[in-house]
Amino acid sequence: MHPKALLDACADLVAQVLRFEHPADAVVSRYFREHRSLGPRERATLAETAYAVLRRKLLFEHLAGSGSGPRERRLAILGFAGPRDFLKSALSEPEKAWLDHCDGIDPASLSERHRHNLPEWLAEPLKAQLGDDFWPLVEALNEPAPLDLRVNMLTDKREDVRQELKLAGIDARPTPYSPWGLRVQDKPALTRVDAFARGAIEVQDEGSQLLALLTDARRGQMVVDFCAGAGGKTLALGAAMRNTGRLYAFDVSAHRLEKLKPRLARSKLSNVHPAAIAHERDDRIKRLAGKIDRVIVDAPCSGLGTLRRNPDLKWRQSPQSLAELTAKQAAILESAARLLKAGGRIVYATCSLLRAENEDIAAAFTAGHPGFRRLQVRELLEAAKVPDAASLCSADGQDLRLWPQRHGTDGFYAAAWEKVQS
Ligand SMILES: C[S@@+](CC[C@H](N)C(=O)[O-])C[C@H]1O[C@@H](n2cnc3c(N)ncnc32)[C@H](O)[C@@H]1O
Repeated sequence: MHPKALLDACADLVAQVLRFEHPADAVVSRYFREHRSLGPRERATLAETAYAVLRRKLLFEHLAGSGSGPRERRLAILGFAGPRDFLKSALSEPEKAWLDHCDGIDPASLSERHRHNLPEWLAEPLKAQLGDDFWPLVEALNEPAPLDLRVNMLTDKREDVRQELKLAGIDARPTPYSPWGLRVQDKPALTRVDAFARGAIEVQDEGSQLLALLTDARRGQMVVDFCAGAGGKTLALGAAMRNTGRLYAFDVSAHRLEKLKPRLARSKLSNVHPAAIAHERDDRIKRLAGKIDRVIVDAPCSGLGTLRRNPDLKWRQSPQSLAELTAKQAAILESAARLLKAGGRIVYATCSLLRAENEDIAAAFTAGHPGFRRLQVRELLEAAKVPDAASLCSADGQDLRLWPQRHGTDGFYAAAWEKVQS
């Protein structure tokens, strides 16, 4: 494609994602469907340019205050994810001069908001929470996320799969913490790999794998994945149960549960029972009250721990949407806890970075439920033989706290309780 045409296409896509009517990945996929002739390299440039603009939106909007031409074009020039000389061959002389001027700006001279590119309602609590670690987080959120795989331990061994992938030309290393994980360099087309087709691997962030490990679902148990979605954790739990017992995969979204079906078929699991529920107080939940050994609540959340992959989330959330989410999270945890039998374990987890969705929800649950004993996540991870467990937890060892800048995973939180009385 001619550089000018590619830059025009980038500006077009940038305009579409910045409307924030739909998640950025859906907008990009739709754009590719509507422009089938685009090659793989052009697609990569388009997607990465749109994501670069979403990541550095505040800075780029500030810089785009100067220059000329349509605003989206200026933003696409600033975020263009391709060689500089290729880009410059698409620019007019004034645009080249403007880009050189922007390139020459000393980052240290920029205001804080133009350096962190976060909305204030998000930057403020993160600064308060992280102190000196705030800026490393900002850097980490601008890095691409690695591609992690979970090996299906029901059917395969991690090292065998690693060797198999190597023969297929894919370099994978064991993940540092999850005993089930492999981290892959680059972004290979996995669907063409036999290990994927036969269900030996699934794409799953290492942090997500640790949440399933923490749940410690065992052979023959009754287990509920309360917010199963497309079943990432369900599949990990089912394999940990060695395809025995009964694993309910609930979600209010039948559409998301539908996406679990092909994954389930590949996984060889037959102990999983997906069911759409109307809401967290559905009759199905009431019928199972007091009968369940393990519950995981992978709660609907702001998703801000996944900003490396979904940078649009910081612009699509607001203090108001956050308040709605925290009320929902508390209600779901409350209902899910009723499922447990005495001695059972419940894990509450999110992929949010914010205390409001994490520690605050867990503290309120503990305070309101004397029949539940808070478990030390560090001890649970150690029991699951996760290396360096203390480094994955809050200072007191109580909660799981995964951060992109510290652990290379998405941001995750988890707390766990045991039911001590019926
Ligand atoms: C973080 S996602 C789950 C991701 C999934 N566990 C996985 O590993 O792929 C949260 C899910 O909660 C579901 N959800 C929202 N409200 C719910 C409710 N009241 N009861 C159960 N699930 C709910 C959403 O539909 C969404 O699929």
